[in-house]
Amino acid sequence: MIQADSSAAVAASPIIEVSHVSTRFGTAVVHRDVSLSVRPGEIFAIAGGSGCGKSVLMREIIGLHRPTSGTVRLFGLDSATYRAGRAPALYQRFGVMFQQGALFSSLTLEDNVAVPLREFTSLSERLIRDIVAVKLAAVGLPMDSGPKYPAELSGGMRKRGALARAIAMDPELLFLDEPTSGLDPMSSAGIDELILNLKSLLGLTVVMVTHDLDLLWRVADRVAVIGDGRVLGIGTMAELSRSEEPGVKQYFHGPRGRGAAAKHAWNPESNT
Ligand SMILES: Nc1ncnc2c1ncn2[C@@H]1O[C@H](COP(=O)(O)OP(=O)(O)OP(=O)(O)O)[C@@H](O)[C@H]1O
Repeated sequence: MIQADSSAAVAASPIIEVSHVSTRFGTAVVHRDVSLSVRPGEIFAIAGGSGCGKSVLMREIIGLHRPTSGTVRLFGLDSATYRAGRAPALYQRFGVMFQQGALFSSLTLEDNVAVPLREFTSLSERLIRDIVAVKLAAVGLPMDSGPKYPAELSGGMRKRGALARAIAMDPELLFLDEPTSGLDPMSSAGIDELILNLKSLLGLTVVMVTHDLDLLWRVADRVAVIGDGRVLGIGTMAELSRSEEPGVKQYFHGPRGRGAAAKHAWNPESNT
């Protein structure tokens, strides 16, 4: 198994540290002793089969759910602190794009993007409008999409709108829950490119939850594969695709895994 957290590769101080986290819902065990860390500036993905606990782990990092045991630190702060609302400034340092219900259906796209600016700042309405326009442009949405309601936009445009809202406050860290789910391959490829552009333009650290293997190959710097409640492996896609860990092998060498690897020029017989 590839153990990035114990390797010398962890150079910069981590932005996120998950240490020995276990999570239970009643008698159902979701995580057993999960540890991982995310370094500033990387695109880190949490991958694994459906129901393995990817979204719950993201919710624990954000402070929306309390692990049964273990600790989570974000920007060096213990999650118990910000879960209790004792670190309000922390909420302005990260943005979140949730998988579902990302935009308020009763608000126009521009009002959706303006929500955090109106809630957390005392900027003038004129400045807020200007910032919203910049954020819509940054995610590749045309100006005339601003006055539209979510129902009038395509799935890909709604995802981009949700991303514009997540970066409205200029966060250092962006959480993306299944950023390409429900999108056709063309729109998904556009989102991949957008994530890479946002990372390089804004210097963001990105943590994403996904089981989209194409997305993982295209954008992830490192990936943690979760299965059976544990971290089965952490590493680059190329490293993981050579892993001998049975759960990781199953994930990467199934029909979808092989198809994605072939597209991204990974040769399973080669050792490189
Ligand atoms: N609030 C909750 N109460 C009880 N069980 C929960 C709760 N939230 C999540 N679970 C359970 O925890 C497990 C992990 O859920 P999670 O949403 O993290 O999976 P996932 O890996 O993100 O799956 P998917 O890829 O299908 O979205 C599931 O069995 C789910 O039913």
